[in-house]
Amino acid sequence: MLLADKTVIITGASRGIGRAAARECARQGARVVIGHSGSGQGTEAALSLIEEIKAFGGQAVEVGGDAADPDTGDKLVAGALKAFGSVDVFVNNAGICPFHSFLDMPREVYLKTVNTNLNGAYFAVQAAANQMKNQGKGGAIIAVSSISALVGGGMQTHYTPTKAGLHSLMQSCAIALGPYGIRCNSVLPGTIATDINKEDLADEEKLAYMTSRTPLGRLGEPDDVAGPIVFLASDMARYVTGASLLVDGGLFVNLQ
Ligand SMILES: NC(=O)C1=CN([C@@H]2O[C@H](COP(=O)(O)OP(=O)(O)OC[C@H]3O[C@@H](n4cnc5c(N)ncnc54)[C@H](OP(=O)(O)O)[C@@H]3O)[C@@H](O)[C@H]2O)C=CC1
Ligand SMILES: C[C@H](O)[C@@H]1OC(=O)[C@H](O)[C@@H]1O
Repeated sequence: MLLADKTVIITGASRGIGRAAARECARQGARVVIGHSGSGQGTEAALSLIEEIKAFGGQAVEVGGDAADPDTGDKLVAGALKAFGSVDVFVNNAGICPFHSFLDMPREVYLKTVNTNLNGAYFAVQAAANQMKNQGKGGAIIAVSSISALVGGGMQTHYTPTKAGLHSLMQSCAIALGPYGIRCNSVLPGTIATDINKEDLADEEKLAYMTSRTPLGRLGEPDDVAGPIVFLASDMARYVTGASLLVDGGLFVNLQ
């Protein structure tokens, strides 16, 4: 098992990519902390994932908290220590993408997106990194960034900078934390069918367009991203830091 004896915190693990990653980490032997927003639905979804994980003999707990709150990272670390006694891997995955045009972007939508996707993430990564440093045996931090760190989106002008920011944060943290044996990498998913884009992809033309642009001929599924996250979390990636891994079915390179 690739993650035996590691404690993994994953934010936004109640649904979508985070949920698939949490399940796969647990299958690979990790003790998992399932982060979620703390809403009624988020808590319910997290509890159902704990049941799934326990059913195959895995270990998991849930911790609710707004990803935009700079204190949520400390709360997640405290939850991991209370339940499992260590933090070995931190996966920053929670995020939102409320599609909106640029010229009339409401300030509150912009600020909520940046605070949820990037500002809170900064402090959560800092909290996890300090714990790993104090433990003295290194660790792995993975940001779920996006293909959108590298390319734009006309309805995502508030969102793409947060993904570029996470990508950049992992590069700089790789330098800052390398001396402690803490590796920092990002995954850049393409278009993965989840709740975040359910409404956007309900438009059949858009769905067909995004599918046709993907060389592998289909949109991604959350499980497609789980494997790359497990790899980067594991000792198989022990000399990989400051890297970013596109997980997009070839979407990025498909110019013509
Ligand atoms: N789907 C895609 O095509 C792509 C997604 N990504 C990124 O992947 C990540 C996960 O997205 P995806 O799985 O698609 O989305 P989902 O909408 O399926 O899941 C989002 C997750 O984030 C949590 N979350 C949302 N807001 C908050 C908040 N304020 N505080 C704490 N948790 C929160 C949700 O928790 P709760 O259930 O409690 O609401 C949920 O677990 C995001 O960062 C997204 O930007 C990147 C590239 C492509
Ligand atoms: C939400 C979008 O469909 C999704 O998120 C991203 O980061 C990419 O832009 C995807 O298309």
